[in-house]
This record gives sequence, C-alpha cells and structure tokens, in this order.
Amino acid sequence: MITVEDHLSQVLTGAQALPTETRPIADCHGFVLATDCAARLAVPPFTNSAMDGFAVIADDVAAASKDTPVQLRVTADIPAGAAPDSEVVAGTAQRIMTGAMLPAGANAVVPVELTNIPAGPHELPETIEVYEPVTPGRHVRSIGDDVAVGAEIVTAGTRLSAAALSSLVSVGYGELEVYRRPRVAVLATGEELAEPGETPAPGHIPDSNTTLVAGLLREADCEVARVARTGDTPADLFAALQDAAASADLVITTGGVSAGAYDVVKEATAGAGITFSKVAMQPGKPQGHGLIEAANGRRVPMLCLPGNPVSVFVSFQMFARPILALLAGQGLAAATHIHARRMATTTVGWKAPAGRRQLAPVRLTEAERPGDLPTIIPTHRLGSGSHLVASLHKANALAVVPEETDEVAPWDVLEVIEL
Ligand SMILES: Nc1nc2c(c(=O)[nH]1)N[C@H]1C(S)=C(S)[C@@H](COP(=O)(O)OP(=O)(O)OC[C@H]3O[C@@H](n4cnc5c(N)ncnc54)[C@H](O)[C@@H]3O)O[C@H]1N2
Ligand code: MOO
Repeated sequence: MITVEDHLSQVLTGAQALPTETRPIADCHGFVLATDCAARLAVPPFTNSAMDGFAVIADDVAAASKDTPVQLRVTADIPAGAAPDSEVVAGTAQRIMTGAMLPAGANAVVPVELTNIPAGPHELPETIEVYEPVTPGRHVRSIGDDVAVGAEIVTAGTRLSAAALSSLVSVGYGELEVYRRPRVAVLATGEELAEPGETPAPGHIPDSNTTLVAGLLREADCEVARVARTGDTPADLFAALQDAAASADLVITTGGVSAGAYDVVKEATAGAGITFSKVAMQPGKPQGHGLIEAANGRRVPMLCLPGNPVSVFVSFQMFARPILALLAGQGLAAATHIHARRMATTTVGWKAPAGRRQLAPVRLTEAERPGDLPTIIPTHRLGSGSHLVASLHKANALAVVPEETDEVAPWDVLEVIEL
C-alpha cells in the first residue's frame, strides 16, 4: 500500500495549468486569474463626498453651534455624476450628494442633518444655517484613499470570487486573462447501474456516482464535458475513454478498480500505462491514475476512483480537487492545500482500520463557548462504511483518523478536513 501523500504526488506529477483565455469580467467568476492585476484607476477615482450635505470650507464653520449657527450662501448643486464647474469661496457652500465630486475650494462636507435644511428632496436653498463645525477633510473621500494607480490588486493564481471581481472592476478592468476551466468527462462503470428514478432490476442499484461527481465538479468551478454509464465490454469502455480524452481535460471513472473478476477499468486500460495502486486510506483504497490517449493523440490525465459512493466522495476531495485546482491555474501549494484543516473533538467513539488512514464523513458543529474546539459526529452510526451514501449530504468535514489508530474514543481530538 502507498500513502495518501505519495498517491497525491503521483496524481499531480506532470499536470499543468490549462491554456489561458481573455473573458469579459462578468463571465470570470470561479476562474483563476492568469496575470497579476494592478489598479488602472485610483479608488476612489476622484475626491468625493461621503455624505449628502453641503461642501464647505472648514474654517468658515469652525465657530458654528446650535445657538450661533453660521450662515452660508448656496451657490451650486452637485448631484452624483456631475462635474462641479464653480469654486467654493469663503462664505459659500454647494449642495452635494454622496459620491459626487467635491468642488474646488471646499475641504469638508457638512451632513444635511447638521443644518437647518430637512433631509430629502427639496429645492436648492439660497442659504443654509450650519449648526456644528467640521474639521478639514471631514466626510471627504480623497482620490486614491483606497488604492493608488499601479497598486497590486489581485495576483495571478487567485480564484476569482465575487469580491475579487468587484475589486478589479472598481480599478478599471472590463475583461481578464484567466485559465480555461477544466472540462471533465465522467464515466461510471458497472453492469448493475440503473438510471436515476428507474426501478432497479434484481441485483441492480441506482447510479448515484455520476450525479455525485458531476455535482462535485460544478461545485469546484469545472465544466462537465460528458457523463456516461458504461456497463459494457472492456473494448466499449476503452473506446468511451478514448472518446472522452479527445475533448476533455480530465477523465474520471468510478468503479471497476479493485480485485473483482470483472474489474472493467483495469481490463479496459491494460497496456495503456495506467497505474493501479492500493492507497492506505479508508474509504478509497483502490485507485488508478495515468494518462489516457485519444485517437487523435491527445493525452489527458485520468483518475480511476473506486465504485463505492463514499469512496468516490472522499477520493474526489483528496485527489480530484487538487488536480483540478492545478489544471485550473492554482499553484501547486494551493492545489495541495485545497481544503482548510483544523482540530475538533469527537463526541462518540467508532472503529477505524489499522494500517489505513480513515477519512470519516462527519458533521462538525462549532463550539458554543469561544475558544473551545468544535465537535464532530460521524454522519452515519456505522462510521465511514463506503456504501453509506444516503447520509453523505450531512457531512461538512472528513475526520482524519491516523493509520496507527484502530479505535476512536469519545472526546479524542482529531484533525478534520473542512469541505
Ligand atoms: N477481494 C477484494 N475485494 C475488494 C477489495 C479488495 O481489496 N479485495 N477492495 C474493496 C474496496 S476497499 C472497494 S472501495 C471496492 C472498490 O471496488 P470497485 O472500484 O471495483 O467498484 P465496484 O466493484 O464496481 O463497485 C463497488 C460498489 O460500489 C457500487 N457502485 C459502483 N458504481 C456505482 C455507481 N455509479 N453508483 C452507485 N453505486 C455504485 C457497486 O454496486 C458496489 O457495491 O472493492 C472492494 N472489494
Ligand atoms: O476503500 Mo474501500 O472504499 O474502503 O470500501
């Protein structure tokens, strides 16, 4: 048996980021940025007001109070979007809206609430009374306060979240160079597979794996190139694999990789240079990986996951997520640490297989008292059995039970991988 780390490093060897493409920024969510992006515009792009009120010279209102208001003449109105065309001179003010450009001469804004003018829509007043002083710069957002032109905003290799995209828009970007998102083909093997919703014939079970893998791919910002069930001969499966390799960037199979008399993935790929290993983990022991060649000579990575649904789920997290992250343009360090890890306390005990690292689907609950560790409980009373698919959706973490442990006790502290 080989370790989880050794198998992962074999899976990742040779995998590299897909080619880049330029896309409109509205279509970049979840893609990985290919170039460092510096600010093209300052933020804010011009000095503007943080309040609805009046642009003033701070010195003019230094002595203002409720009892001795300062009277100013209002010389202009500056709604958001307008470019002011006159200066604020001593004894005057200009009405200004939040986000509107500060007129020349002014150095502070008096919010409307600190004047005799009621808030809301009104005719432009001829004069105002100011009830409180404002210091220079008060309620003014200066040009470049947030970032100056040229400041680094998002670096290459970053997965583009909504917030990252909005930052890039705010500094002047309308399109971005990103890595192409991985297109993945999913092939489930097994004579026993029934269509979702179909009443299974005796000895058959619903194919839940293709739905699981396709959904996990979408959750990982990938494109699902094709999904197929192949219950056929090794020759048919090999043809389907070659076909998938012609257009997909990664091929994932489920089932047919252990020690059975009909392990079709092993048979179909015999002589094709695919490596089958026993990985010291549970679930997910039998694994295969390698490059599969299409008829047109295109060679793409392939992951052969075991058929048991929980094994598929766990193997996807441990091996598919990292290689997908690499293909999508995240660096090796990010790809190998794709999940957050933390410590948690068990609330019940369970058995674990000695000699294999158990990755048990668990429900993690945050502690009520600040500083306490979160608690975990297996999502199924039978623990990490690889067929326990119907409770899988309750898992939000995988508990890591070390190879040398064969029994977990209540209140043990374990590392967990957050999902
Ligand atoms: N003699 C041995 N037998 C097994 C070993 C072993 O080392 N020696 N390993 C066991 C382990 S561990 C696993 S995991 C499984 C993996 O088997 P395969 O990858 O060959 O998968 P299958 O035999 O095709 O299926 C296993 C299981 O999963 C169900 N399955 C398969 N595909 C689907 C699907 N698309 N949707 C839902 N469920 C699926 C299938 O019906 C089987 O119950 O091998 C052990 N055996
Ligand atoms: O590796 Mo298997 O997934 O333990 O059942």
